[in-house]
Amino acid sequence: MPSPKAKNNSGRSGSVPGVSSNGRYEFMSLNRSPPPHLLQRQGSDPTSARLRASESPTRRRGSGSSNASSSSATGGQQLPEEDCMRLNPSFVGIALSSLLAIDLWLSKRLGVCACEDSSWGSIRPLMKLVEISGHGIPWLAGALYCLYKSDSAAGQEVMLNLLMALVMDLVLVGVVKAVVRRRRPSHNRMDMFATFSVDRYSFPSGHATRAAMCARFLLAHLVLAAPLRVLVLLWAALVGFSRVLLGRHNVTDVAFGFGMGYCQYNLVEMLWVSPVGLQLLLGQVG
Ligand SMILES: CC(C)=CCC/C(C)=C/CC/C(C)=C/CC/C(C)=C/COP(=O)(O)O
Repeated sequence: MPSPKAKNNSGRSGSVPGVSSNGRYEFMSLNRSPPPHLLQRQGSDPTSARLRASESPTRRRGSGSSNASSSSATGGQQLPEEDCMRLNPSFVGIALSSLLAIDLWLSKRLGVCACEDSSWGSIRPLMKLVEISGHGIPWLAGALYCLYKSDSAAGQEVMLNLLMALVMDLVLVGVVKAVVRRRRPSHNRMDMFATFSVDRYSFPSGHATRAAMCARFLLAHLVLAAPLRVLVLLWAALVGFSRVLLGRHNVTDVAFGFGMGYCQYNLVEMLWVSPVGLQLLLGQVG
């Protein structure tokens, strides 16, 4: 049975019951360090370990501090406000780690073409063709070729801007990959052709940024019939999806890549180089 003194304290300072080594209930204040035998018991309990891990540093620090300051903090009107401030970061942390856990789980489940003996390993060669269709080299080579072959000023303008957009995409993706440094999924086989050193990182998917940006570019600057426009969108979606199926990326890498590529096209429009602008630029350089 708890002592009457402990019962009174529990009403005021948030005491919690624990079971002592002799099997009797004991109460300990949330603001005081628990006795060593209870500490040991908490350490072995996964739920309490998780709860302690999600505590804010201020609360953890507070739990070891002297009782006078702790009890004054809990005594007044400040407590609810303080608790809200301490709970919010933990809530964001828990939400983020849950999203990450779902991402890893879903990506692993969807990585059905990660190798030949995976459940959908037979379509891996097809997925690798889709991969090549979104690779930087064919796009850069294609844009250069069209620029060279184009005999109208308008065509040259479009191809020049596409070329600059592709280079900008490579640079931006490289910078984000180098900053974030998220490893590729463990089930990925690193057998991609022509990669930079930053391509050992997976966030964001360079194929997804390129697919989203190029799809917007093509839809805005090429006069295409409706079925072809749908095909462009389907191609972009397939490039992104194939990254997860091949085990190259997690779902969030591709989702962020699509968003980033979409925004990159806005940047391309803002920085659009016209023939007059180009002549001015070349005049300044020359
Ligand atoms: C062929 C021409 C005109 C120029 C070549 C210039 C050159 C060296 C370009 C490099 C292109 C390149 C290696 C792009 C990397 C593409 C890639 C593998 C990205 C990774 O994509 P992810 O989806 O796995 O992140």
